[in-house]
Order: sequence, then C-alpha cells, then structure tokens
Amino acid sequence: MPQTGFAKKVDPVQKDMNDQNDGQQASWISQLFIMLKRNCLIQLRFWRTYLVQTVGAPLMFMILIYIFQQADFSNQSISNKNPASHSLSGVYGCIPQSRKGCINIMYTPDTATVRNYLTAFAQRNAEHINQVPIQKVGMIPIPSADFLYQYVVSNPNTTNWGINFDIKTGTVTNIRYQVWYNHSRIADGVDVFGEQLLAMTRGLDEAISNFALIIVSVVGNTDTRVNFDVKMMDWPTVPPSTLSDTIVQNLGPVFFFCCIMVIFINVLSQILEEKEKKLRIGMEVMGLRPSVYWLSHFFTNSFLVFVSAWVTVALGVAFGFKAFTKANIFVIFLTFFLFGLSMVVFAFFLSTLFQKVQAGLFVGIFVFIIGLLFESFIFSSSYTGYIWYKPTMPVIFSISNLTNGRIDSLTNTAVAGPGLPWSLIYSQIPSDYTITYSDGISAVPPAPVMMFYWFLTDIIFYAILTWYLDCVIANEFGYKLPYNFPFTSSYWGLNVKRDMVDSKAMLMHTINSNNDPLPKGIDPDVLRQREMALSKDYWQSVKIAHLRKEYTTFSGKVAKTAVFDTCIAFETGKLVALLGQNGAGKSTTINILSGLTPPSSGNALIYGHSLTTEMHQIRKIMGVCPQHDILFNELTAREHIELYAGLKGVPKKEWDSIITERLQAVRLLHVADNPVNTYSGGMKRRLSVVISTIGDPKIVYLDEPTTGMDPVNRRHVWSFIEKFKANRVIILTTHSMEEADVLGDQIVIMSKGRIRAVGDSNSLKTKFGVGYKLSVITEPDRLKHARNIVLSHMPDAELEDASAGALLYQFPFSSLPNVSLLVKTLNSDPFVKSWGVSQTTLEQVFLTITRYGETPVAAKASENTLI
Ligand SMILES: Nc1ncnc2c1ncn2[C@@H]1O[C@H](COP(=O)(O)OP(=O)(O)OP(=O)(O)O)[C@@H](O)[C@H]1O
Repeated sequence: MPQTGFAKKVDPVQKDMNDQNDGQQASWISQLFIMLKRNCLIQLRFWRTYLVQTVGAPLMFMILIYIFQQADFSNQSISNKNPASHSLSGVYGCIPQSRKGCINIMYTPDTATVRNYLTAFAQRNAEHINQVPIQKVGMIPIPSADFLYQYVVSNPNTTNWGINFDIKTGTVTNIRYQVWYNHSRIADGVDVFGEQLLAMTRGLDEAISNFALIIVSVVGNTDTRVNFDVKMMDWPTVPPSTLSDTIVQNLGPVFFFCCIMVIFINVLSQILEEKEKKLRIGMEVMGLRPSVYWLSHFFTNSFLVFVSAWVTVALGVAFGFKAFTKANIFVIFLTFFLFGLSMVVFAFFLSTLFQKVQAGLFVGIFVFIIGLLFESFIFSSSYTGYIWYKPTMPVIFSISNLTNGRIDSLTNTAVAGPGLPWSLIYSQIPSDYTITYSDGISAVPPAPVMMFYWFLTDIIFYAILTWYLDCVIANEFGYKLPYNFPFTSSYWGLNVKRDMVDSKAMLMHTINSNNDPLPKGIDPDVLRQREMALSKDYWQSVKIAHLRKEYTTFSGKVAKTAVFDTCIAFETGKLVALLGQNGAGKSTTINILSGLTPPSSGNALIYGHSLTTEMHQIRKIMGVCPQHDILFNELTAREHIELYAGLKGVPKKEWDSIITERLQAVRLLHVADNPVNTYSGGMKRRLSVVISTIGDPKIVYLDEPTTGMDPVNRRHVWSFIEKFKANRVIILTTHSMEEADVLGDQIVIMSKGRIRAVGDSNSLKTKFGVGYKLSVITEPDRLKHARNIVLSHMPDAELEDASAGALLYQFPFSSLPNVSLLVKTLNSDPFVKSWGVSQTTLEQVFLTITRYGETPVAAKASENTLI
C-alpha cells in the first residue's frame, strides 16, 4: 500500500500508522484445502453417522424393496396350496390388484359360435362376472393360446381365465376346450382351485348345451348331441427372470428419494448449526472467504452423495432389480448423483433463510414430506409425471424435491420399458409410455438426458440463489450487503485498493460531516482523547470517530442505542482494557471493530484501513477471541490451531512451534490432541485466546477472555497476553478489575453506551479514588452513629457508599495522621463490627464512575446527603 504523505510526517505516532502490515490470509485454493480437511476430519469423527447415511440408508431401503418384491413374486407365481373345501357357488369375478386392471376371461378363437357360447355363459353367471371392470374387459378374444401364454408372462396377476375352443360341427358337435385358471386370483384369500374349475366347466357346458337347445328350437334340427372334451391346463408359470419389478416401480422412487433426503436433512442441519453456533462467522472473522465455505461444503457433501449413489447402484444390481440391470449403470448413477447434488444445493438455499437449526429442520422435514407425497402412490403415476412431462412448467416449479418425479419416470421406463442404455439417453422414450392425464393432455416423455439437464439447472439456479440471499439477508449480527451488491464494483474488489491517504480522507470526511453536539458533563480526559481522535494531525494505529450503533426493530424503529458517538484512538504496543457494566456497549464496540456487525454511523481507521470499506483487509491483521467460545467440539486444540493457521496463511513449517509454544503458555499442551468437547469451560477459553493470536495479528480483540478461569490459569493467560502485546493493539473487555489493573495500559470505562473515563490505572485512581478508603461495618440501624464517629475524627472524609450496615469513606492524604485515633475509637465502640483502611482500588473507581453515570465528578457534591 502506498505510503504517500506519511513518511514525511514528523509526528512520532506516524510510526505506528506507517507500520503497514498487510497481514496474513491464505490463498483461495489453500483455504479450500484447509476447509476440506476440516470437513473431512469432522466427518471422520462422525463416521458412524455418515456410514449410515451413505451405505446404511440405501442398504436398508434396498432390503425393504427386496422383501416386498419377494412377497409380490410369491403372489405372482403358482403353487398348489390349500385344497378346496368350499361348496360350489359360481365363478369368481376378477379382482383388480394393479393399476392395469384385470381381465376375467380371455378366449380364442374369436368366432361367432364361441362368442355365442360365452355370451350365454355370461348371462347365466352375471352376478359373478358382469361387474366392473368385467363389463369393460370381462371377456376378450385373443388371437391364439400362445398369446395367452405370452400375455400372462409379461402381465402377471391381471387375468383370471384362459379358454381355447376347438369346435367341430357335424351330425354330432364335438366341442373340445382347454381351460387355464389362475388360481392365485382368489376372492376371499382361500384357494378354491377345484371348485372354480368345476364351476367354470359346468357353467360352460350348460351354456353350450342351452345354446344348442335354442338352436334346435329355432331351426328345428333334432340332432342335438354335443360331445365335450375338456382339458385343464396349468396356468403359465412366470419364470423368475421375467418377473416384473412392480414393487421397484412403485416403491423404488420413494425409497431412492429417502436415501438422498437423509443427506439433504443432514446438510441443512450441519450448515444451520454452524450458523447458530457462530462457527462460520468465527472462521470468516479469521479470514475465511464465504465462497470457500460454501464450496468446501459442496465438495464434501458431493462426496457423500457420490458414495450413496454408487452404493444404491451396486445394491440395485446385486439384488437383480430390473431398473438397474436393464439400464446402463452410469445412467442410473448420474440420475441419483445429480439429484443428490441438487438437493445439497437446495439445502444450502434453505439454510440462508433461517438462523436457527430447529426452524430450518422443521422446513427441511416439511420439504421431505411434501416430496414423499409427490413420490407416493397417490401422485407418482400422475402428478409428478405431469410436472416432468409438461415442458412448459416454469423453472421454479421444478424445485428439487419435485424433480425426483423424474426418478419415478426413469424407474418406470427402466423396469417396464426398454431400459436405459447409454445409447438411448438422447432418444425420446417410446410413445408406449405416453401418459394421458385427466385433463386430456397426452404427453410424450422427453429424452432421459433432459432429466440430467433439469438437475444441472436446479444446481446452478439454487447456487446463485444461495450466493445472493447469503449476502443480502442479515446475518446473526445484522450484517448484510445492499440488494444491488452484484452491480457494485466494490463487491468485486474493483475499487477497494485504496491507499492510506484515501482512507484517512474518508475518516476525516466522517469527522467533518458529524454535527452531533458534545454530550453534557463530559470528563475532561475523555474530551481530550476525543479531540485527539478527531484531530487531523493526530494519527494512531487505531482511530475511531463518531462510532454509533443502533439496534432497530423489524419495522426499522430504533430499539436500542448500544453505542453513542465513540471517539478515541489507541496506539501500538498498548493494551486497552474496556470496562463497563452489563449492557454498557463493550461487546457491541468490539463486534463493530471486528466487522461482525456494521456501525449505524461513524468510521474507524485500523492500521490505515477503513472499517467501513476495507474490512477484508482488516481481517488479515486481526485476531478475535469472542465472548462465547467458537470452537468445533469434534476437533482437537492442535486441529483448531492448524485450521486457523491454514486460513491465515501461516507457513506450515511454523505450525508445530506455534502449537507447542502457545499451548504450553496457556497450559494446554498436555491435552493438545484431545477433542474440545472433553475440555472444561476455562480450557476452552484458553484455547480461544490462543486462536486469536494466530497469524501475527496487529490488532487483537479479547472479549472477556478469562471468564470462568481459575486464578492460577488466569495468571498464565495474563502473562501470555502481556508478552504478546508488543507491537500490536490489544483491546480487552473484562469484568475483572484486577485483570484490567494488571494488564491495562489504557483503561476505558463505558457506561450506557458512552465512554465515561479514560486513563491508566494510576491516573484513574488518583482522579476518581482521591486518596484512601475507609470502610466501617456496623449494625444497619447504627449507620448514623458510625458516621458521627468517622466525621468527628476526619471531617474531610467523603462518604461514597452506605448500604446494609456498611459505610465506605474516601479521605485525602492530609487526613492520614488522624487514622490511629479513629481506629482506637472504632475498636472500642460496641456497635462497630469491623473496619478497614486501604488505597483506592480500580473497582472503587469503577463503582464511582458507573454509579454517577454521566457526571462522575460533579456528582460527588451530593455524596454526604446519602444518609
Ligand atoms: N442484537 C441486539 N438487538 C438489540 N439490542 C441489543 C443487541 N445486542 C445488544 N443489544 C443491547 O445493546 C446494549 C449493549 O450490549 P453489549 O452486549 O454491547 O453490552 P456489554 O457491555 O458487552 O455487556 P456484557 O458485559 O453483559 O457483555 C445492551 O443493552 C443490549 O441489550
């Protein structure tokens, strides 16, 4: 970055500003590798889950299909079981058991005589056979007995009877007929093989004889002799190799859909969990590029889909399902694989719409169920087919869960149609598979390759949507890009390469254009710091001007102003301790400075980079230890450091020494290879502190770094921070006054979003502590009595606090000689329980400042009116 205008300046603080360190950030490809490694490590830690998803689910569904199919086969093939025990009652009508309907009787030849016989038969057996669907296809002529065999083999369980007549007329009519009976077609679940055959032959014989009598009565022929020769034939048994995969056709698409949806639900919950636990934002703050994040998830989940698709194909072939064996396995694989990828990207898209795992999962499962319904028996033959076959459907309606309708079509084509060889993927599916819908539309399915194009379209469509929504929907800290961001040159990095003069000019513009009035009763030191921060001649490593943060409601109303008009500068090599009560605005300030949340107004210059426009540059020189640990439970401390060192672009040869030295410094080396979920709260905090120091950051934010640590480890962390602060700015928030006292070179006390006091520990104690402290503990109803004792010996003493029987006084150095007499009196007083004299502590300073809020100095005038 050009240094124009800076080297010449004589101001000593220029040295800090000129110390332009562009920081560390790994290249795009290195980040991708390191993220892929992280994803793989996490997947390996959960290998059982992923094994269930990729192998277990397909295996389970395949076994289920196989079991159902075997049950269906046994229904389709013939076996003599349960001899007859029922009385004759007539011929059963056929019972449709598949969508193809059923045929009651097939007969041949199709001659007038045979038709007459069967018409007479039908009239006499009307109650059994003249019913739907019998009326339509109850009896149909077929060309030959051989046709019957072929038809039954390829359409099992659709026909009841086959009758082949051979009629020779003369003086005596010789009628021979052969009867085939599908005795698995039973009405009440009990085989009535014998009775049914008897009923049929008796019925036919009667019909034929009757017909003969009618003829006699009509034409007057007296010779009515008819010879019957009846032969029972075995129902053609379907060889196992030609059994239809009706179960695969019907259940297959549903089950294959479920295999992929298991992965879909997992991807959705994985991404949302990383969002909810702020893991993703944590990595981005440490320099991870969003594109790398998405791509790494795409690749690792693609691998899962890849495995799952191949396992499905392999199992389908192993189980001998025709959908697989009749097709080219690559066609089948590509179908599952591309469908799986489209669902992965669809999960990405859904994840951008939600912040919480629960909400996202609810919608994910809803999508799953809707998809299942579309895939189910109710819709599979019509609705999804309709969507697939109707090319005019807009792209949006092809939402991925519906695209699986194409798997349905593919399975049907593969099973019942010509199969799917690679050579046919560009050809139209034969018109035999034309489907006529209830609205009269007759659609010819397009070539199978169209299905692949649709999946690819889905993948690209949802990838673009994910990228856009991920940018414009506010993240968990309210950060978002404008709706037109793709058309801004800054997004594409075309005009971000500013030099420091530009950034300084931007800051000065912010300063000059701010007309906010000075807050009333501002502390003189705070005012001086403010003036320096706003001066065009005073430049430090960090210069913050008019920073303000308003949290707004959904309707845009300001719900809370967390930070008001912060103006301050920090110099290199100093640790700034930010103190304040809960809700004072410390974390918000750190979140703004670390780019987690955008400021409502104001700006800052951090090592020459503008906060509002060059956050990507600032991230390269920044380390953050957030208030809540952002750690991956499954990874070890070593893997965390490798991950962040990788993202920051720290050379690999330095990793080992960083791990050893820093983990040793915070006493974590002995658990370096244990997963983080085995760590205590304090251990996690220590690891978070170490992570914030990776990559030689010039500015480090430590948000309550020692919360939950025991005193011993806290001291280890203090000395680690103390050593680390050379040549950097460290901004630390804490509720431990001791910590601020020990570490803070500059202490900033905030209250209600404003800076109330600034200075080093001593100056604050001198200014706000004014000398010494005297505490007296007495009975709660003897406070006045104790106060009189104190004031009689020390009229200069100023009351700071009086509560629950405790008096806290502050007295100047000049009153010190009176202490011994006062102590004597206190010791001899029966109502005084204890007393103590001490130098003012930072805690007392803090209490004073926060108690009197806006005007700490002026407020002291009213102190003695407390009791
Ligand atoms: N996302 C938000 N929406 C609305 N108000 C918020 C949001 N985040 C913080 N606040 C409010 O802003 C104020 C400052 O919060 P902040 O977290 O910065 O305080 P803090 O000083 O860090 O407190 P603590 O010591 O408890 O961490 C609080 O009143 C808080 O309720």
